[in-house]
Amino acid sequence: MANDSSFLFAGIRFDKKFGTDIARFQKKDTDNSLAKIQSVIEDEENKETIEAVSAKKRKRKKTSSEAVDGFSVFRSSTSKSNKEVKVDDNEDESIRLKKEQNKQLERDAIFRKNHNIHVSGYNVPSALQSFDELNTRYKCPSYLLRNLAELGFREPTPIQRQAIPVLLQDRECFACAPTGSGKTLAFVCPMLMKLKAHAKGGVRAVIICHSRELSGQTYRECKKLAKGEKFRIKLMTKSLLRNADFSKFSCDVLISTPLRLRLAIKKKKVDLSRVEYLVLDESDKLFEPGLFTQIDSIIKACTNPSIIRSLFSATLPDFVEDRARELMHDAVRVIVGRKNMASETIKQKLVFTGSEEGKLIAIRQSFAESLNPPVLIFVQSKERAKELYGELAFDNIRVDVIHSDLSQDERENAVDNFRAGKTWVLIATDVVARGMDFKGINCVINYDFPDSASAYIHRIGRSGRAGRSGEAITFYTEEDIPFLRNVANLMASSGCEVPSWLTELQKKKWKKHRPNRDSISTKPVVEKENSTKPDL
Ligand SMILES: Nc1ncnc2c1ncn2[C@@H]1O[C@H](COP(=O)(O)OP(=O)(O)OP(=O)(O)O)[C@@H](O)[C@H]1O
Repeated sequence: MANDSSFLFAGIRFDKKFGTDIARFQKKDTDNSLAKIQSVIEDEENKETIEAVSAKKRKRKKTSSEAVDGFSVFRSSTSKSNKEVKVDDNEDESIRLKKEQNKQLERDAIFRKNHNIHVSGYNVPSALQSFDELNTRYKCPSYLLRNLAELGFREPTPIQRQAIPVLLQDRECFACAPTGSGKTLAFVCPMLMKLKAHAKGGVRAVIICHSRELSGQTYRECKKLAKGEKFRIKLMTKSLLRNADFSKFSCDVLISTPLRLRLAIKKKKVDLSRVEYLVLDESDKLFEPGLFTQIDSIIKACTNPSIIRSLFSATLPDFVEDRARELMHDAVRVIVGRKNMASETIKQKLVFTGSEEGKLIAIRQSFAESLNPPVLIFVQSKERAKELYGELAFDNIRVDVIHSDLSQDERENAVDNFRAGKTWVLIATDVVARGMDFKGINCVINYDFPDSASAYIHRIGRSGRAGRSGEAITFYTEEDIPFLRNVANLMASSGCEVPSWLTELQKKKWKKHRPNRDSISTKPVVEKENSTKPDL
């Protein structure tokens, strides 16, 4: 197999200008120029606080200089009573404190700017300079620091730098950061720190993930981070749901899909009234109409008035922000980079294949010329996943398929074999488009054009994770052309070069674009019904 994964051939190829690989997690130099400080401060909502402090400071400065000019008040302490000295000392101290506070705000703003972190909310805690600060600022237990080191996490990622202190200071939080930028640790680490140690008494923390695969992955990540401390971390499996006695159920962290937890609330009367932390991962997916009723009943069941809720995703549409504002109290909004942006470490290409048949020819040709696994291929429905699998399974490449028609075991095996490198090419529906952390995917192929901007961002975000580089190729046919401009815009905003004709195309509202495509199969085609909502 060739090492080069830039294997897609005919069509248009738009490479991103890389320079050095985007070191998303790396610290940049600090520029202390006054102009930069000013512009940074203006970026922040802390501006109001800063202005208020500065105004007071100016007022005080004026007063003090007048006093000094007129009476040398601060210099001639001997001529004053003790009380006067005390008042002066207090005022001095308060000015010094304000000055220090102001300087800290400036330092915070510069640091955030250097890490592309944008915050809104009052008194937002300073971002973490390093994982050591977890200990110096928040007395992080040694097991957790040890686990971070063992996992090879040397520096916090931008979302971790900001979201961790926010949650540790008991503030609710809604956060948007690029795919693969370490959001899981950003909510698991403060949760474990706040829970401190195992304690009896119901469910203490809940993490909701939209799919079983993601729940399983998050469960394993939690276990890794909690290693060495006797937390009870549970995954809501089918068997737990069926067999557990929820009247006596107690665990520190419960990880579940919305449906299973809702069933546990309704049928098994699981008690969530003592939940102290609730995380909604992939929150925009959870707030979509299909899942919202379930999420709503979970939120309502978590009745603890001092609960800390947080929402995380790589895409944060306005309707989710609105929901978050309705739901949360005194929340901090954290955005890394820009909202709804594809990861900058992914080289993105568009390839015109003419027809459905053209896609199959193109993919076969490219695999014959060079295949650099692991490669993940997305199609728009489980029927098409089966069809493509039926075609590629006999092409002498190690290919597998994952979709919702498979049993839980089959789905797990498909994921495990792909992770272990036994499968080179995994054909998938959007069931694994979000959240799944397949390390080192070299290339994502959108065999079928994604149906929305968020689908595009999450699908291609399976590569280019944790600062690594990756590649994404999107096939398009005539039917997809009305939505090309949307992809072009996403590509441009994440740093890829896009020819001007693409950005001049008309923009069309891009949602639920799943046209009735010709069968992938080279075998005789049976006419299919027009369907806009295929099963995944
Ligand atoms: N501080 C860190 N340093 C290095 N690697 C890290 C760090 N934090 C997390 N990672 C690794 O980065 C990868 C991506 O993390 P994670 O799955 O949490 O991303 P994410 O932001 O949730 O992505 P998505 O939006 O796709 O769900 C994982 O393999 C994780 O182990």
